Amino acid sequence: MPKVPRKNFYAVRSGREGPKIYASWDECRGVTHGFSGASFKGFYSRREAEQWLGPLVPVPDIPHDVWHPFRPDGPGTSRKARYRNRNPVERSPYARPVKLEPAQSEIPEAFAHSLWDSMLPKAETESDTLVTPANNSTLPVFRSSSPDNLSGQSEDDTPPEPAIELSPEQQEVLDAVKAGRSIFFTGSAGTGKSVLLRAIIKWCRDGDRELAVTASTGIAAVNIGGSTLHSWAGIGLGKETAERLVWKILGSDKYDERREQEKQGKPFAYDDYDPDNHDDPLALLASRYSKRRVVQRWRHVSTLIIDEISMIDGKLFDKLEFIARVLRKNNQPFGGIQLIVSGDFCQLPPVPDHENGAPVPSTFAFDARTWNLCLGNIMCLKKVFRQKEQEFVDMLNAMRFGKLLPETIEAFKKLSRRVTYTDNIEPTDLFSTREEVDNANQWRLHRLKTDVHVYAARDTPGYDRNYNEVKPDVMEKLLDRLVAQKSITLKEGAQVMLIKNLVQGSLVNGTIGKVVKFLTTSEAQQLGIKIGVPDNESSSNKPAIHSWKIGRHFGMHQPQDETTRRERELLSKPGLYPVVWFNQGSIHGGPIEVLCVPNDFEVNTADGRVEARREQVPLILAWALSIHKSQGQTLERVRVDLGSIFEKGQAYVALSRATSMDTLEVRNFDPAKVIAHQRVLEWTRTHTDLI
Ligand SMILES: Nc1ncnc2c1ncn2[C@@H]1O[C@H](COP(=O)(O)OP(=O)(O)OP(=O)(O)O)[C@@H](O)[C@H]1O
Repeated sequence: MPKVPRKNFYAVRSGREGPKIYASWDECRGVTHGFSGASFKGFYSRREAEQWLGPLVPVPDIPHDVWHPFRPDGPGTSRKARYRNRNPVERSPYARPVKLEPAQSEIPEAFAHSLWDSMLPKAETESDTLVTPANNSTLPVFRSSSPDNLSGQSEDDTPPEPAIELSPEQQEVLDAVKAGRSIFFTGSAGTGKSVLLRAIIKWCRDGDRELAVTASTGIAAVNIGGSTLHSWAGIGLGKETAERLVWKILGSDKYDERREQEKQGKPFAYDDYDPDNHDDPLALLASRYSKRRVVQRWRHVSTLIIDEISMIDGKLFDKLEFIARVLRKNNQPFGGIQLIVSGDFCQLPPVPDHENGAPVPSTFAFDARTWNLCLGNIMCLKKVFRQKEQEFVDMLNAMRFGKLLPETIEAFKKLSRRVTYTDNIEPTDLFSTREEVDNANQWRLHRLKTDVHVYAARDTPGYDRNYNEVKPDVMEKLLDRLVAQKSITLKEGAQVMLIKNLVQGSLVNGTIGKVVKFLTTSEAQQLGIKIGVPDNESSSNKPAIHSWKIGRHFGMHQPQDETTRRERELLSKPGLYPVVWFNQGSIHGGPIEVLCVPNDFEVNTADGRVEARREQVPLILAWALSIHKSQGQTLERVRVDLGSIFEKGQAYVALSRATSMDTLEVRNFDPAKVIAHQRVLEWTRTHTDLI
């Protein structure tokens, strides 16, 4: 008899917990059985379930100004009620027992002892107490039921990306991820690491993984729609010892108390801590002081993404590895979490720490004691997409490893000539300090004698991972990570850079253009000028807002009505917006004029929830840009003055933004500024396949 496929997803339109998708019939039954008016249906894939559920989720019809678009409820709702309305899976671990997989709950006694031992100072030298998994089959296996449609219309949180087919080597990495392997993938600048990472994130989210998306810095995190690693891990600055960090997460008062008992000769048993057992007075004590949500997310996550690993210190990597094992009660490397780590160690290094005012040399993540244990699989992307000329690719590669031959130095020096363009768009100057960037841009803006138009952002707080509304000062700090500015002054003739993919992927983030006039949306429509929409679903020339992720993460969807309401709202905005003329970078070729209306920019938690949102025109002044902000960008026309470079890897990051030697100007080329980090060179020598 043919086998009938099992339905894995149950969408509930009306049940005790509101509209929601469940992964088992038992859960679905639990919220619908005996519930008057219950409505539910089983599906073979999550996508089908979402489609069935999506349009019917009610959203209050409250004017935009008084309703936070990404808030799960309206204003005036009590915090308690908001908390109650949320997805119960995301409530405190104490609301519902946290189930550990058998392999995680059964921690051998020897491990409990070795764990406590390892928390004593001498443990610094006891790296071999770790247990390596016998094979990768013990790692979790994905439960995705979705097709691997990477080029289709995206419903996820990542910015709309023009359809890109993964290369065979990128696909190989994705396959390794699908097989549940922990991997570190690297490659020189422009080999498509970010493109691949977005494909991985999409794949994981289409499935049902507990995914955390993080990066070493705020800007890098924003680029992939995640949070910083520090913030996800709940470790603050992470300066304390690993043990201290664990106890901070679990409740420092308990830690102090336990230390006191230790001094009095009372034996310590790790398993004393059981946050699920409220009959245990110690558990109650711990739960009162512990960061419950931090514990919960460490225990629930199955896949952790860390981007721009080059800026993570090796000591921090070890601390996180330790925290993972302890909090998950799982002695596999990194507590059995599947790690997906990406970056290029030849780019920016970790920011050095300071002790008593003096810098403490930082270490690289590959120097971590547990690095090899956690990331045995290193994969390298070799095909460079950003630059097409092999000669340029070779020059950049030589620079990457600080191996400049006299002829390469000569070739770079030849790039000091001035490049002129007939379309009046100048190259972007890359500087190493923010001050240089601001001065250069303001000076150029000042020289324009046209009318001034100031655009102030509309900032809205979201919710932190504890479901508290983000406070204004915290919101400010979070939004500071965005490339979109709080206020931007524009004039006719200003050179600008697009900071969002617009108009169905025909204009990409990083495209440089010039402001040619200012119009209202209706004037632009009458003149047939395209309106810059980030949406991937609008086929007409109308602004629309891409799906609001908070809705999705609270089990709600952006209803059609809401999208049209936002469209209407934008179209009826009385203000004047900049019309920008773009020549380069238009994928469909040819110049294009676009009315740049405000777009949404978001700062997310690692699980994709919106913490803060900024509505701003998707432009920044682009006569000059900082090297730090240019990381990850592809720029058509670049001018770099290497005279102001101070950090190893900075020159490489700056020059590798360019797509072609023809459009790259290099001032003050000095081979002494092009040094690769000695430690990185030593490490790559032991990984010759990475060169
Ligand atoms: N498979 C692919 N096919 C075509 N183009 C691609 C592919 N992968 C990446 N690209 C293009 O190559 C360019 C560089 O990609 P990406 O920014 O992902 O590289 P990266 O390795 O992250 O670079 P960096 O280290 O400098 O941040 C982008 O313009 C991207 O669209």
